[in-house]
Amino acid sequence: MPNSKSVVILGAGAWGTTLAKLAAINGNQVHLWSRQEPLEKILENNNPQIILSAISMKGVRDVASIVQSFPLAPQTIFVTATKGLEPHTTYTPSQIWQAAFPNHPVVVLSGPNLSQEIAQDLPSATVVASKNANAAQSVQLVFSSHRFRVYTNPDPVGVELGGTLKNVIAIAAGICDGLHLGTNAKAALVTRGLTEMVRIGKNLGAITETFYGLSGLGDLLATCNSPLSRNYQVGYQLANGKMLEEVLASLPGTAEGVNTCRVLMEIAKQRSIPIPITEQVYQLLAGQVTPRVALDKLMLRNIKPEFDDFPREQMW
Ligand SMILES: NC(=O)C1=CN([C@@H]2O[C@H](COP(=O)(O)OP(=O)(O)OC[C@H]3O[C@@H](n4cnc5c(N)ncnc54)[C@H](O)[C@@H]3O)[C@@H](O)[C@H]2O)C=CC1
Ligand SMILES: O=C(CO)COP(=O)(O)O
Repeated sequence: MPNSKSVVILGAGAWGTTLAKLAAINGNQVHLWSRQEPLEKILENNNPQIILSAISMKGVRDVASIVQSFPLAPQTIFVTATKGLEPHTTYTPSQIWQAAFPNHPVVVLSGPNLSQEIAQDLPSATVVASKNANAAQSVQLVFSSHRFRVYTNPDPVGVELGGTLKNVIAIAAGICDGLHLGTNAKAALVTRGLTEMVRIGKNLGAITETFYGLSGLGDLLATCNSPLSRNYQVGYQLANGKMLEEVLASLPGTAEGVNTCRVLMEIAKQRSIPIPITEQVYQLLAGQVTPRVALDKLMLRNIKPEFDDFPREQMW
């Protein structure tokens, strides 16, 4: 194929394996790395034009520093598909990759992408976001197919935070369904969850509109409504009386929302951002409240206007 690229995918978990298949069906030369193999052979023998990381958050910094020890062509594009935040530094995965490779373009890939559905060849859409438009377009071509529609976006922070923050709301949605609180409650939770995501995102430099797109609202709807979501499963099973350790041990893969929730609480405290839903999820994960008490605490907060910053001319 004339536009065929050499693509190295780091992380042979559920998402890395699925993304490798998507790139391969377009005729790209794809090399999937799992941590059981030496990385050296794959990076040195294949001269990658694109390196995509689908490593879970806890491994991103270590893997980025291993990759740093190999010579790469200056135009090699890094793509990050991880949805998490680093404890203590509060860095996003793309910030870690960009700091490790300051002269390389970094692209964020995120959207409503439950990997099991994509692996079954069901249709899906995603977003590739970067400050470097050419890099985003190259990645768009690598993954676009009749089953996977890829949009570009110039707001990598917003796209990355959408995919990351919705995981916490998905835990709350699982709790809501596990307690059988009904459709009204779920709609209220997801909508107020989106408000919370926008509030944090704006504070961290994201563009508000991005949260109303595929990587924000889109991913929120997918993850809050599907038992395939590991984050949703965490909430659902906690609501059914299981212990967190027990739930995490039985999950197929990583539920990033558990750690993300802790990091978000640090960010919210430092920056005085009100995030009541995240706070209740945090207390529940820490064993400080039961699901029913968390619900009451949310419902009985001080009553207030719906929007923080309604346009002045529209106010009473
Ligand atoms: N599965 C899905 O539907 C989707 C997952 N994601 C995100 O992609 C990331 C990975 O998710 P999954 O593939 O589902 O998880 P997974 O648990 O199936 O795979 C995680 C991968 O990371 C690797 N890894 C973890 N720590 C490592 C370390 N210290 N060094 C080297 N490798 C390490 C594991 O070996 C494994 O290959 C997560 O951040 C997740 O939120 C994003 C979109 C969809
Ligand atoms: O991010 C995802 C779908 O877009 C996957 O969700 P989970 O990590 O909750 O399974």
